[in-house]
Amino acid sequence: MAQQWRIGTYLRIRPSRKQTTKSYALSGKTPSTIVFPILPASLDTRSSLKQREIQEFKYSRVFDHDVDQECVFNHVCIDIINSALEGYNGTILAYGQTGSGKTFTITGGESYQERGIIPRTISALFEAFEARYDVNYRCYISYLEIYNESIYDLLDKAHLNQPIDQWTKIHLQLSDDDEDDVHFRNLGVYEANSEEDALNLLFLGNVNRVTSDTPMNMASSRSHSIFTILIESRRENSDLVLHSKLHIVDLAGSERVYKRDGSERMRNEGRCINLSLHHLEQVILALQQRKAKGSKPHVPYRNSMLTSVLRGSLGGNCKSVFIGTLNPESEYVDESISTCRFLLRCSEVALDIHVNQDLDSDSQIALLMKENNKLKLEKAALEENCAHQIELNAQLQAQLFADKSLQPLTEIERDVCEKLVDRYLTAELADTDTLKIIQHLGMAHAIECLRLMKNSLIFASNTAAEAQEMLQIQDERLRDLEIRLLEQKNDAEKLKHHVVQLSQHINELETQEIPASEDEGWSESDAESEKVHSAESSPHKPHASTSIISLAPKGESASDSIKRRMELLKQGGIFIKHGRQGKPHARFVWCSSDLQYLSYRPVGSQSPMIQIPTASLQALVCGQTTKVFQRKGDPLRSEFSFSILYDDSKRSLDLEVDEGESIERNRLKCNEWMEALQFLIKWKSAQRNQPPMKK
Ligand SMILES: Nc1ncnc2c1ncn2[C@@H]1O[C@H](COP(=O)(O)OP(=O)(O)OP(=O)(O)O)[C@@H](O)[C@H]1O
Repeated sequence: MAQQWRIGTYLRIRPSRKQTTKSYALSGKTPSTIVFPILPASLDTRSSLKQREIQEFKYSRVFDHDVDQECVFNHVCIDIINSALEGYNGTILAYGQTGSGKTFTITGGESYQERGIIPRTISALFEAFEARYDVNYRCYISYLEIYNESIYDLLDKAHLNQPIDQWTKIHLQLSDDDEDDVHFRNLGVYEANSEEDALNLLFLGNVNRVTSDTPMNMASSRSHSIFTILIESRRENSDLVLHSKLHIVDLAGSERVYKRDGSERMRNEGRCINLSLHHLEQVILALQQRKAKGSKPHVPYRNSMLTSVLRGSLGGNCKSVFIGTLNPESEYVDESISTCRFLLRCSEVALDIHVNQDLDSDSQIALLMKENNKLKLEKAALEENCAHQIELNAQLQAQLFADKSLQPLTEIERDVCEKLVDRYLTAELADTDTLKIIQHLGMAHAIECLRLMKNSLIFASNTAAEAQEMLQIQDERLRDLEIRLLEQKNDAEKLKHHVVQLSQHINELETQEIPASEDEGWSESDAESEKVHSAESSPHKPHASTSIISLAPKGESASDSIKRRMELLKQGGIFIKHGRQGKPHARFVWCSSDLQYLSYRPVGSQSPMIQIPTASLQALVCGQTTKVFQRKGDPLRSEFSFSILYDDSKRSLDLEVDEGESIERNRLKCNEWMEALQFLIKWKSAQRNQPPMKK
């Protein structure tokens, strides 16, 4: 339960260094009031600063110059120490002009009797730890100083032989709303198991502390120091652990040194000290107003490092006592009055205090586990509830969509769906974007989109089936073409073989001896005699067998002449073919490339109509003399007609040249063909009469 605590204020006057008139008077048996009378003008060494009226201040107790350390300690500290042992935070702070005895009061003088508050507190605590055998105590110590607005660890042994500018700075962490929540991130905290341990730590810190010679003090503290004792206690068979912090603070003294001294470093130190003390006054003023008005005005703790560090002691959960120290000499009366005024303001600050107690760690763990189990159960219940809510939500949404889907879509809405599906299928829209849009549009649109997708799928699968079918047909065609190509290749091979054979025959013929009689074969002399004979006889008279004009170019060899004639036969030509029945028809007549067949076919057709083996050809007859010609023949065309007799002359192929009006062209063609055919017939007849060749 919280109690109120007014900051305790004490005044201590140090012994005078010189035989001067003292500036004050005390009243009461155990004095608690100090009075500053009006000083005579002769003592007014610093004129304007001197008070022009009587000043009187009342405190818990005023210790005159002859009061020893033990008395001060007993009056000021015992209650705070006992409270710390019971779990209350406490602060003992010395404030005053430089050289007024702060360090003497807090740390002590040179002799054992002059021991200050810190060593006496340590002794008292360890005595109490010993005496209270039913309570387990643990004690931890830290010691810091604030120098030029930076915090340093006085217990860091690494600092012993180093200048302060190479020391590691301590980082301070403050919470905005809790005045007691002050943490030092890298400050060393050491456990002291005995009075000796604790005194050694104090000694180490004092060695490290920054002091300088000043005109007022040969070993003036240039920093604010805070010696902190953390006490942890637990009564036997109890789950409760008490924690308390006891701060013992030695402030640097307010002064005018920096105005007098030429050293830059000291001026800077003085400026920082005075500024931080000024902010301390501002904080006390704000706290005083807070009490007076009952309101909660802003307290400017953060304006200086000193007030930031001490804010728990000034406005938090702490039993704080302040000792103001005075120089007794009249020349310092202004500083003394100033100290008294500050102390008076402090006495009006009230703090809410309470015991700091916690469960021990085992009990805390047990408690936390219990809490944890409870939270787990709550979580499971919440999850169940959440699942139920999700289900409900899903049902509601389904209902909502169902309602939406009942409304038929308009033409424009269907158009929107069509475009959306198009864009989705052409990958213009990402999956997630499409889903978002559909979600936004509602269930009716979603159904329409699904329908459109289904249609697209059916169309795509039909198209694929058709394409498959077409592929199969193409495959079959390809296979047919391959078969035909193979056949044609075989035909080509056969033809090639025949050509080779024919060429061999021709070569053989060319190398054969010329037959003696006309009936036995064909010769160049035959050709020559034919030319002469033809020239002598009438060109118009129908003539059996050889009565034609040779059209061989002059100087042409016999073999060239034969080749040319055979080529003519192979190339073929169009004739009017007369038959035993029907009208004469135009027919294409030609010899096969191996000269084995004489064929004809209708003009424009590819396949032969009739094939006559050339081995069966008997004779060639000029003009229209056969029975076939007599049936539908034209005597005027007789000159351009001829008949090929075959099958032992029982049959004939009756052809009429039809090269238009030109007599010359008709005659030329007729003669060329007759000459070629005559040679073919003679050659075939020679082959027939030849004995078979030995292989
Ligand atoms: N009550 C006292 N009895 C005997 N000597 C004292 C007393 N108070 C102070 N002194 C002596 O006065 C000198 C200055 O005192 P001290 O260093 O404690 O002053 P201070 O207020 O801490 O000064 P600063 O602010 O400069 O550190 C020291 O030599 C100290 O021993």
